[in-house]
Amino acid sequence: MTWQEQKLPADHPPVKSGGVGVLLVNLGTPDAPDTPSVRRYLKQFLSDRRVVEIPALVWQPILRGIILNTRPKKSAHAYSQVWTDKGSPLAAITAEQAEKLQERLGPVREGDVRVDWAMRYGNPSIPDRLQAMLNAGCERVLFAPLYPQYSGATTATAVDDAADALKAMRWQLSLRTLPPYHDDPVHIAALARDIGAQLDALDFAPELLLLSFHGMPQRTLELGDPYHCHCRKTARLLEEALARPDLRIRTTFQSRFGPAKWLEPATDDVLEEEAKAGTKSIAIAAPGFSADCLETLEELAIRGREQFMEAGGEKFAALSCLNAGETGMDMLETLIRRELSGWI
Ligand SMILES: C=CC1=C(C)c2cc3[nH]c(cc4nc(cc5[nH]c(cc1n2)c(C)c5CCC(=O)O)C(CCC(=O)O)=C4C)c(C)c3C=C
Ligand SMILES: [Fe+2]
Ligand SMILES: [Fe+2]
Repeated sequence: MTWQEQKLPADHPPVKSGGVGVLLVNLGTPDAPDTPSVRRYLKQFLSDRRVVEIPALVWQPILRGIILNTRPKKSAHAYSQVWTDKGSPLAAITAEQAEKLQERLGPVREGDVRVDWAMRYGNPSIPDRLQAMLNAGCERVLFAPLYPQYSGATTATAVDDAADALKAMRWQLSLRTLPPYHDDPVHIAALARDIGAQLDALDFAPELLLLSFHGMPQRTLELGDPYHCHCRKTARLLEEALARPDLRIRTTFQSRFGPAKWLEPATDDVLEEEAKAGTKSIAIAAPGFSADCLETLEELAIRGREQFMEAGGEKFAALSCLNAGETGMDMLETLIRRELSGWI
């Protein structure tokens, strides 16, 4: 739909009435853990030129001819292992974060803050939720990609999508974006508190804590993407804030995809290498993810455990992300209120 065709239903509330919106955004997920749904999702995700930086003429035949014929079945199986009665964990947790943030910012009356959530790929889409906010009277929207570390493949493509949605509006919303918060003291303190509490609640004392971040092609670092530096900085500050001199801590990168060289060291390689070198007990945290998802619940908690145990490890714990827990919500509320200053 173009802005010339944009129409509102007859029973619609007045467009724009000074309201403020907050849109929490995450990566996206399939609608169901089955092969056709995963194929649809992967087609949209992996066709994004911010995610796969290979010329379309070269990449699209590989994507359509090979990847979309093989990966969806395998990934659907992985999704089915972590799917919940509220749907995909990533979507369910993001919805809960939005609900809890709404409670903290107050009930929605005209002119008040309206909190919603959207996904960059799949549903609910960013254009759909921005239009819904406009229809509900929001003149100003804080667009909040929930990625602590910035990368072109996550933060920037979400902002691109919002900007494209604005292109279709005659009377645009005013948009602010939440900056990356990888080194924000409020974020580091929340991670240290939450991870510290989870470590203390374990029935064993791990010899090693792995901080596993989602990987990216090494080339993106060479092209100037700050993602790798942001991950390293989060890890360094978190290690300082945890202040556990007896705990060895290592940073790794997970979810390698395709034949290109990705950021190293790879989480799966390190799990195996550590077990073979005699490390018996490990805890693993994923401070690059604001919500648990396939990559933490299946890749780390299920496959990571298998890899470590099969290579000789004995005790393994996958720690949760901040999700919609009190510590995570306190942090999110602080970051969001700060960005809303002057608006509310
Ligand atoms: C947290 C930051 C993320 C970065 C950076 C990122 C880069 C990136 N990812 C792929 C390929 C895949 N990622 C997949 C899942 C996935 N990725 C992130 C986050 C980042 N990705 C999340 C939160 C998720 C989980 C989604 C969910 O539904 O729970 C997948 C899909 C699953 C699968 O088939 O394995 C792929 C594929 C690339 C190529 C990339 C490059 C920059
Ligand atoms: Fe990914
Ligand atoms: Fe993965």
